[in-house]
Amino acid sequence: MENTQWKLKQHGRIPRNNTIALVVLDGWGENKPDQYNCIHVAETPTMDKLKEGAPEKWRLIKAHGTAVGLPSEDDMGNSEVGHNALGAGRIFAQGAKLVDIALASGKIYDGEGFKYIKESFETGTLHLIGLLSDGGVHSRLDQLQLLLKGASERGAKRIRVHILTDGRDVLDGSSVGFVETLEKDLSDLRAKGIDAQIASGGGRMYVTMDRYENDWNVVKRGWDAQVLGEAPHKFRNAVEAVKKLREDPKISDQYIPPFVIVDENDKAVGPIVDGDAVVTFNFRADRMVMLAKALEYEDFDKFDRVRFPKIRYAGMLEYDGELKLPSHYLVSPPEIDRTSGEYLVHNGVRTFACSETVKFGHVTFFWNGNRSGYFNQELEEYVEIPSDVGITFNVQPKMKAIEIAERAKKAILSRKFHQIRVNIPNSDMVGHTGDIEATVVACKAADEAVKMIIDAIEQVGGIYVITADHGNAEEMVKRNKSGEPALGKDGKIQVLTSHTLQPVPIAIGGPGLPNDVRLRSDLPGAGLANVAATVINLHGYEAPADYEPSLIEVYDA
Ligand SMILES: O=C(O)[C@H](O)COP(=O)(O)O
Ligand SMILES: [Mn+2]
Ligand SMILES: [Mn+2]
Repeated sequence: MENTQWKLKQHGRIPRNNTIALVVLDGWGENKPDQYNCIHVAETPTMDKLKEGAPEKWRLIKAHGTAVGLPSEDDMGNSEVGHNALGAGRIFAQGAKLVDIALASGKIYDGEGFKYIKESFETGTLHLIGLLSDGGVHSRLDQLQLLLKGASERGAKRIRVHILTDGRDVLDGSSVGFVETLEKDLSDLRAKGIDAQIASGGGRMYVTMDRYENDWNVVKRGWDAQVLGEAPHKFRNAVEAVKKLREDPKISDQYIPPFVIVDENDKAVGPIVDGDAVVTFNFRADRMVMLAKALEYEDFDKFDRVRFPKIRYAGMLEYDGELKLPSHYLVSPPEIDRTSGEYLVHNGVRTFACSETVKFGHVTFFWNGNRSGYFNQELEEYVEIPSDVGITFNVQPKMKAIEIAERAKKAILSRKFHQIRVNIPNSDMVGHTGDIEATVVACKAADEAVKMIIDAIEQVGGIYVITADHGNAEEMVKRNKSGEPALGKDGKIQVLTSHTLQPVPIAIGGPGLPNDVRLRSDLPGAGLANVAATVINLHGYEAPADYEPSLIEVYDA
């Protein structure tokens, strides 16, 4: 930005050059203590001790709904909006909301992206690929429904939907209902003379929606079904497919194997071919970037695409502002500018960021406003620890927490960096599996990682800031209105695999924290966006004037 005053004013009362560890516990919310709160059940002495510092050194902040730019207070937080807010220090209307607005006003159809794909409607098929649920984290069913209606009213004559079943942002087993709803909509379209069908499907974690290049096989499985029309399972309709494949007790919605829908001659009904249009209807970037690359890049060596159809492709949003990927999109993404990371490099603050693959982009890409790469490689180092591949994380609930903490410790002790920023993934990634016992182990491992980092900070006389991006492991059961566990049709509790609406803790401390610094007692509505100004202050600078207010104050002792 041309006129940005990058130089930050020095904070009058807090010195510069502190070593600050900034830890984001992924999916770690605050909730009442009971057996479904895995954080409570787990041994977490480090986090428990931090809480004892309340309210001067520990408080809760909002991590869901409008506090992080989501459409409503019913929207649970997620990593994208959470890390965006943490890094950018302001609240931006997020993808979910921007798409709602564009659909409601009809502006989505006047944009460059829609005009571009529309050119294929006369002779080609419109393919819609994305996550089929109302989770509101990556996509929303009602947005898909509006898009189907809007496209068909504007000339799409042949439509194929390639579904990815959820069970991660919504209850496991809910996929059947979503597919039934979509089938009904498509049959209504058929009654109007539009040739509309589901063409392929698969569970989001096994088909297509990998992230940060952890496992290209996931994308390949999707490619084979969506583009080539090939899959190990063939069905005549998608409701039957999902029901049948779920009969295997090992298969959950997230992991449904790839299937294609075939006609009476056993031929796939909707491979993607030259001249077609494709829209990936997820608004969230991380789990669409890999498919976007496969659909768009001429040069591509991640797997053998066999065929690379000449298509008109648009994303629901632009997924990566730096890579300009995809080149065409239906809705412009939030313009998250002037993030704290960018300010800090302009002021000579040296940063180290680290997580394992599945969360690496959270503390880099999302943190920096959905921007890949460094601001200034001289001053920043980003380290990715390879995640385990091909397993569900309840099998290895400790994940790479200790390795991440080791790297952070090394970075802290090296005294080369002012900010050491990490994401500890366990409570989130294992919480999503719905395995309560494994999630308890995960929370314990995360707590141990925090301890290692705090110990290192003690050694160098630094400061720590421990927080989280949204809830998950603190609530592992769906509840009825009176707060009791809700029972499913089978009389069993319904395990909650998704995030929650709960607030998250923030704790500050360490020998470098000046004695006269404490958390303010006002700002009851504060959320994740207030963390950036807090951290900038702890680095010894005033935060930019338009950042959400800092959570700390210096008082006269
Ligand atoms: O993508 C996922 O894994 C979930 O939909 C959301 O989890 P995250 O927001 O913590 O990444
Ligand atoms: Mn998260
Ligand atoms: Mn999550």
